[in-house]
Amino acid sequence: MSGQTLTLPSPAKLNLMLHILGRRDDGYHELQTLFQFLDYGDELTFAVRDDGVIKLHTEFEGVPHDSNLIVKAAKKLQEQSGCKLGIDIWIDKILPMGGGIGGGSSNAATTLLGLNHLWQLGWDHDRLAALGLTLGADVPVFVRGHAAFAEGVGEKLTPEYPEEPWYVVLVPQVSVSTAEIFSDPLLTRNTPPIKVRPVPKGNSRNDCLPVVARRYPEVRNALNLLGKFTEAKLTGTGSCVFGGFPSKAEADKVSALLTETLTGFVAKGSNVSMLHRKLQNLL
Ligand SMILES: C[C@](O)(CO)[C@H](O)COP(=O)(O)OP(=O)(O)OC[C@H]1O[C@@H](n2ccc(N)nc2=O)[C@H](O)[C@@H]1O
Ligand SMILES: Nc1ncnc2c1ncn2[C@@H]1O[C@H](COP(=O)(O)OP(=O)(O)OP(=O)(O)O)[C@@H](O)[C@H]1O
Repeated sequence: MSGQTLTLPSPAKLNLMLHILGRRDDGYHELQTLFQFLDYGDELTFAVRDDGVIKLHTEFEGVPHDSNLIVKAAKKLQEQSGCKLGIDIWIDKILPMGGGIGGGSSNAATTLLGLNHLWQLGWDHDRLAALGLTLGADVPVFVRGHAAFAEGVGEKLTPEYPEEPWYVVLVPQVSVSTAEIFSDPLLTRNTPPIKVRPVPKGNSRNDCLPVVARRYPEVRNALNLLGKFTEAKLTGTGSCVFGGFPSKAEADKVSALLTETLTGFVAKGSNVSMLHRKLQNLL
């Protein structure tokens, strides 16, 4: 088995809406959010080693090896499964960090699913998602791989089927700290829960937006510029801003205009993660 390799995608996510219902005793916030994937993301390559060593070969600026969510995910899975094998990992990183598009959580989920396959552990998605939740609130949705309405801190997932438009995603050159936004005294924390599914139209608000826009002029600017063409929204706690278009041609046209001064990309929304589409083809 040593030397066996596998390359897998690690897609981004968007929060199509995000409501904050309240704060729990442990400081975490109760949310309702709608997750959808993008056909756009990083790519991880894994090669099995027989000596038990876990090694990420790609360096991340500002993230020490053992703090990387890829390494943390691999170590937890190895510990909890008792697997004696190790892994070499490389990543082609294109997702911005701290952008609210879930890059770190997605990388962790791709690692869990990739190693489950290569190490032949036979864990089901429930077990992998439970382990994933200990790494971050957004990991379970990436493990399950279907667009979903999420409740709790993001772990209670119900599959959803939103439209799959083409998105223009703008990437303001600032990294937003999720903890900082959730601790802002001005954050709205009392939105009443939505009780019907699918999420009724008119509920596309992100409760984090006013606080993020107030603190980060770069995000405000991106919202204003994209807002000239379509409803411009914030994903997660930002910094990324997105808007949907019915065709790739329209998204490309707007992106070409805006990316003269801002960084951004165009990607298709997808209710089935490209990671799961690839894994399906392997089986
Ligand atoms: C905002 C979202 O991106 C929506 O998808 C996620 O809920 C954030 O998930 P994440 O980046 O994985 O966040 P974590 O690493 O779990 O949490 C970072 C910090 O944000 C705060 N936090 C996060 C999630 C949550 N539901 N309530 C919180 O109060 C906590 O202070 C926490 O210490
Ligand atoms: N593999 C990884 N990829 C990206 N960030 C990582 C990784 N491992 C650890 N991190 C740390 O996690 C932080 C958040 O990264 P991430 O890209 O997931 O942010 P995000 O897109 O804002 O996430 P979310 O949408 O879940 O809030 C980074 O600033 C970095 O310090």
